[in-house]
Amino acid sequence: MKVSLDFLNDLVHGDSVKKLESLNNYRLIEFLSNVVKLCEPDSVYLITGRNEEKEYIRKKALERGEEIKLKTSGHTIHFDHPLDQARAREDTFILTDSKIPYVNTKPRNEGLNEILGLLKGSMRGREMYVGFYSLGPRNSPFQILAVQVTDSPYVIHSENILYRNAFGDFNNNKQFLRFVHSKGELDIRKRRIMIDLADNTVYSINTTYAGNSVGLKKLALRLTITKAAEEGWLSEHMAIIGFNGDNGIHYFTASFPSGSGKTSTSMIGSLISDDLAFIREFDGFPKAVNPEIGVFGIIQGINARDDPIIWEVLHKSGEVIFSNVLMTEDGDVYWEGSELPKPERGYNYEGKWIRESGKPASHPNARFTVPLTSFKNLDGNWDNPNGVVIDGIIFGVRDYSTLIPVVEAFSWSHGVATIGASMESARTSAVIGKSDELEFNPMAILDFMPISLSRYLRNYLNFGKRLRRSPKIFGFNYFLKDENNKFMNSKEDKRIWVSWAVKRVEETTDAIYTPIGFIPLYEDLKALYKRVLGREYSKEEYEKQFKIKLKRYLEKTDRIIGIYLKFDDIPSEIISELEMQRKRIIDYISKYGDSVSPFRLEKT
Ligand SMILES: Nc1nc2c(ncn2[C@@H]2O[C@H](COP(=O)(O)OP(=O)(O)OP(=O)(O)O)[C@@H](O)[C@H]2O)c(=O)[nH]1
Ligand SMILES: O=C([O-])CC(=O)C(=O)O
Ligand SMILES: [Mn+2]
Repeated sequence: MKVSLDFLNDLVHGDSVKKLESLNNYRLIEFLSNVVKLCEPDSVYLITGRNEEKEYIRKKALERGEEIKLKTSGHTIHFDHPLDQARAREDTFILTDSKIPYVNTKPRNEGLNEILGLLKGSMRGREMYVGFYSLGPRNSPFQILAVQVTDSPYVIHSENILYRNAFGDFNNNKQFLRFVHSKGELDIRKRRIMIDLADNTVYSINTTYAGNSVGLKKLALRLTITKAAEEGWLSEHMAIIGFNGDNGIHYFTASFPSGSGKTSTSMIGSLISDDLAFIREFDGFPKAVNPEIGVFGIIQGINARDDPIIWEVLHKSGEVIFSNVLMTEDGDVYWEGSELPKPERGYNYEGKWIRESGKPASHPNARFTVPLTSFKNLDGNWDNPNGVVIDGIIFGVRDYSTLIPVVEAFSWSHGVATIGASMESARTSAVIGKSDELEFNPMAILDFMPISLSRYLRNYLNFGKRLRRSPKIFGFNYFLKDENNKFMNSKEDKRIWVSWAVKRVEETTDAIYTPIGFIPLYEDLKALYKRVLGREYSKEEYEKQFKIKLKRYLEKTDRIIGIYLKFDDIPSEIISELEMQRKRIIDYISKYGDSVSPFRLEKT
């Protein structure tokens, strides 16, 4: 099929149209032709992978005022609209004609009409940027191609940092995911993000916050979850991290809800990914790659003592886009929780800021965008086209009251059902709305779920069955508080839970059997605290942290069973694992009461 490129000749400068033509991809030309017709840009700029193109985008971001240069070389700052500081759950819709519990949907035709209406002519008087990327390493069985169209140089600049440029890979009519974004008029009431699964296309308008606008991040996740469920692999909201054990390095994936531990956990190991993972089975082994090559991380609370690696990245020269922090008069930045003296005045996403106002200097969801290669803990396999073998999977939550710091599942299906699919976590500033409410968030991925949880979980269970040895599943909780509302653990303690999980993977230590899974022995943690953190760990600390609140666990299990019974086709294994857990907890309650000290329970 031959599609004419004439529509581009008047809009594009240089030889890019020729390059596009040489790809021989009529799908691509058709898509671009449709978008140009719809959005009516004044000119089109294609990013085919040359350095001068990346430079051009950086320059445009400054010229258009979407970024401001800071004093450190390579650093810029971007501000999002005051009402556009996080993911807009309520304005985001999966276009489908069937209603799916817990998923925000809209009938397809209605949604398309609305979004195409909003996008019509949205780029008049503006330049349209087109980026061609690869999710996952190039020359890899994991690779998924994606095209981003946007009129925001900040958005395409972010994507140039976060994703692998792959223009040349789009040859011969290859398929690709499509993302169409326009800033529109930044009329927040008309902010819409519409996910059209049928056409592998996501549209987004009247927003610039990266979680709503950078297509390849959380918008692509909706498309890849669908694709993964169809094809029998896993597309997850997970970090990928290497941890050293006595027998070498072990790779784990780690799923925590937004703002609850992925990036911070990736900094205590060898970094491959801090947010997303594609996991596929090869010869019975689960292997993972990072779809991204950069980090869009939370900045609040980053300080030199707790986060030395990120601190270094944010202070050396090199490409960094800060968003929604405070810009100071001398072209520097300041954020809350940095442990540096607060400036007198500055400029932030709301305009002029003065310390006297008592208002926070930066937004709690302020972020930094940087390439992975800036991190000194980057793992040697970060771009390995074959991925790394996964030995463990962590599902962590922000639970202030109930869940113990670490537990190991009895099996794949036990872990999938009672840990991953049972996650409940306090909401954070990464989502617009009220923070700190406990919400159901299976696999930390509910916000991105495009399909029924039944289908998603069936795929998970089946995936495990194809493995020779399934990864061990662990449940983490960094956020347990005591009766005085104080955290029971320091940020450093995550090193201990990780070290214990590595020992379990290496099968060099015993554990205690409980109705909710295996938990650490006091002696093992005591030794790890000594070795890893050089401090004593008292029996009292252990008993407080690992006391199992049986009654609360029972209530939680009942809540989760109640949720899954609402789905008509939920895999029976999910319900039976939860029912068995419920029975075990009830037995223990009749024996021990509402809670039980780990010292009363037995070694396996
Ligand atoms: N109390 C406590 N807070 C922690 C701990 N680890 C991380 N945090 C806090 O958790 C928040 C951010 O966690 P991140 O690791 O950046 O979250 P993330 O999962 O990468 O989030 P997204 O980028 O939104 O997907 C910050 O406010 C940290 O200070 C911990 O062990 N204890
Ligand atoms: O998507 C975003 O806005 C940032 C992020 O990683 C998350 O919220 O999970
Ligand atoms: Mn995330």
